[in-house]
Amino acid sequence: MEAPTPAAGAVEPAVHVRGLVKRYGEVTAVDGIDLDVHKGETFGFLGPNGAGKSTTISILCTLARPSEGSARVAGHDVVTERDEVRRHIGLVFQDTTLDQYLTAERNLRFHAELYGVPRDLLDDRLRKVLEMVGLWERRGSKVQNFSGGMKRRLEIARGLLHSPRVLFLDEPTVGLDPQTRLSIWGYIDELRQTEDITIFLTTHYMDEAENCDRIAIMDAGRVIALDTPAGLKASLGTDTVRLRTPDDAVAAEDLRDRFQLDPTVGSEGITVGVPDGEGFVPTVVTGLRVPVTSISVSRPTLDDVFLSYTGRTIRDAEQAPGMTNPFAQTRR
Ligand SMILES: Nc1ncnc2c1ncn2[C@@H]1O[C@H](COP(=O)(O)OP(=O)(O)OP(=O)(O)O)[C@@H](O)[C@H]1O
Repeated sequence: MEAPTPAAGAVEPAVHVRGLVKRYGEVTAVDGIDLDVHKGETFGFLGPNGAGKSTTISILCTLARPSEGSARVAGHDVVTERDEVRRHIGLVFQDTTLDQYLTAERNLRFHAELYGVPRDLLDDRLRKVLEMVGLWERRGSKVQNFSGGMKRRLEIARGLLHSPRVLFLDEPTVGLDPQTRLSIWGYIDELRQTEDITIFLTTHYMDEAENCDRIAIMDAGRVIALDTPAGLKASLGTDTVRLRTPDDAVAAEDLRDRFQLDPTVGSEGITVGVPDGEGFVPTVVTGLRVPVTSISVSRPTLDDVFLSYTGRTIRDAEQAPGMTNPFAQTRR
């Protein structure tokens, strides 16, 4: 089915998705997604491994066909106008697709040919993208001699070479050390300022999601929350108290029965949302049948948002996909 075109006069979003479903045999990787990404936005898809982020990106990039529903990218339908979509997007995937035996520059020139970048523009553009990622001086080196971070930077440069309107980054910093992750984000920030581009990225790092204008939190093929990072955190309206005890089951029971709260028990102890965290601490340490061995109060994080919507931390969700926690708050 072709995606309905937005109403005449409306500004077409950079990405427009309705009722998107992708099944692989018995597995429903994407289970009915609706979303619009505005032009110029940095939009993040956050979720544990197996949530369906890569599958969604593959569909948006025309590398996989939807089982149901529709999507338009840069104004074109991903099924019926594949070539148009491909011309207007840049891709940086988890697995490198650079040719290790070619130099950085040859890799980029090869890509430029595939995309038909006009010859008279190519030299300037090549220099611009290589300078942006700090690899201009290394353009003559073979990719096999590059570090993981340099390869990822080169892939970002390659993804930008043909001036795409939407750049898709699938886990752009996965497997990189913290310093390199930071520098990749430096380049992404610069991109937002210097190129007229929409960035759509996936991550399972909470701190990276914080850098996005808006994020969709994904779990088990569905978008469970979508807003600005600040909006998502504010929607919880509570502080988060984390505590450890020798018997979390007893402590959780007391929190429910004595304090009328809704705790979650996970691998990292008990987490509970309360309106006034600091005021709650002295009451709870004397109010349980078991001693409290450690306690901390924090403003909500995106992990708390995920926990609140699913009843699991992202880390627990990665360890046990598909498991649900009976203490999950039902929040829609
Ligand atoms: N080609 C495929 N064939 C069969 N099942 C698949 C295929 N691709 C993905 N899946 C399944 O679909 C689900 C979603 O996977 P997907 O890779 O989209 O998740 P993800 O959120 O991107 O996770 P990750 O962060 O690990 O990449 C998983 O259960 C996965 O095993």
